Amino acid sequence: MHSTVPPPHRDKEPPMPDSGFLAALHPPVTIPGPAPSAAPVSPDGKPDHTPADGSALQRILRGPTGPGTASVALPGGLRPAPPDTGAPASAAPAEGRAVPGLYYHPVPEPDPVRVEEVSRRIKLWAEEEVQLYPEEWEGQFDGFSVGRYMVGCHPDAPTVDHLMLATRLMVAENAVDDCYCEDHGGSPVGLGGRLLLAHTAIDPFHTTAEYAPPWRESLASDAPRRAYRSAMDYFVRAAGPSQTDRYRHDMARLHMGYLAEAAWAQTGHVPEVWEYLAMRQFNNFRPCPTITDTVGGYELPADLHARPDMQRVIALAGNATTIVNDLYSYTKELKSPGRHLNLPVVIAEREQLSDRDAYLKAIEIHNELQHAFEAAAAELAEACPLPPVLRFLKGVATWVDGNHDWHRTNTYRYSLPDFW
Ligand SMILES: CC(C)=CCC/C(C)=C(\C)COP(=O)(O)OP(=O)(O)O
Ligand SMILES: [Mg+2]
Repeated sequence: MHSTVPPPHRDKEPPMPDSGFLAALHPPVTIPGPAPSAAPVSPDGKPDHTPADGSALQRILRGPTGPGTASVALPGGLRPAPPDTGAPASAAPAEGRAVPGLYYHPVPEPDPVRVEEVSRRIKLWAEEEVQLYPEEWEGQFDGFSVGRYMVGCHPDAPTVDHLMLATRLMVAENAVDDCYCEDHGGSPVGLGGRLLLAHTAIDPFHTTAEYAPPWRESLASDAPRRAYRSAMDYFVRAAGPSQTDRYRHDMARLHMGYLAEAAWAQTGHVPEVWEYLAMRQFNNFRPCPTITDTVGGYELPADLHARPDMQRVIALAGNATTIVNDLYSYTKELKSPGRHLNLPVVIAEREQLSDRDAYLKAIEIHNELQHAFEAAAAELAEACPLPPVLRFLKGVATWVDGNHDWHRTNTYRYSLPDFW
């Protein structure tokens, strides 16, 4: 039985905020756990990118930091909604070391009450509703910590039902990646056909009476399709038509990225660095931050989403978050069978750098993308200070920070190379 999430496009818009709208976006938070073994240094000896430094534009985006600013209120409507699971709780800080020299923003520990509830519900969904995995994969499902991930990325979700929209989609997206493309039986061979048929679970096939029934049956025929269909079914009920269309478009982008990666794997081609980065703009987390408004219970109208400056902000945010994955999953991917492309590997091969220097260059590329995202978001906020635009920008920035924190703290899945 589906839980009811009110359609976000019916929600009242938040009132117009003042010019300091992004104040308190990144209140001061100290990263717990062991300190880096050496002070972060950039490869070329330039000043390090610490969470505290930044340009005027970045300061607009980040808001004030320092003593007394943690409680700076967001203007009405931008304040995160209180959790529906009782009083906000605090959790012990999680372990995990940040990549030295990475430019990122620490986040507050995700609400543990919500994390527990989302984790409970997502496991029920995976096991009872979509039969996602055989028993022997349960440890990996738990180790993925998707509840912590989504609660950290969507602190403004009004209810746990809203959080579940993002959590189901995240699990389904990873099921397709694992089972069709990568670790759990995936292969580049024949990927296009599998992906296209799975895509019809999120973007329905409209056909004749004769051919509709076998298509409908096919949607239950493997775990990735069951997961896509069910997660999308919940999402469509909560989202407006343009939000649904936006998600389908982003997923088509993602599938195109998977196909380019697979084609290169099949032929053993190592792309140039810019070509790799272009592929990774599609094989990318983009579909996750772009549902921030649906998960937040409001809607960024289609014409504002389509603006070229908004598209640039979204692309840069997606690219920064995805290179974060390349950095944290580097050692995991080195251990995987065959050559798994990621940014440090491609730089080392194409630019004839040592593994360490290539990794350090990848950090610099990430940092430039993250700074460019923040600058573009701040410019857009100034050019178009409409409430849903401001809230959406804040939601995307929060997703970027939460994504970094999940990678940093997911020591079950990721470990850093020994370069420092
Ligand atoms: C959640 C989502 C939209 C995923 C799509 C693509 C994807 C799995 C990533 C961007 C993560 O990269 P990667 O496949 O390298 O993941 P791991 O390093 O195996 O965690
Ligand atoms: Mg990776």
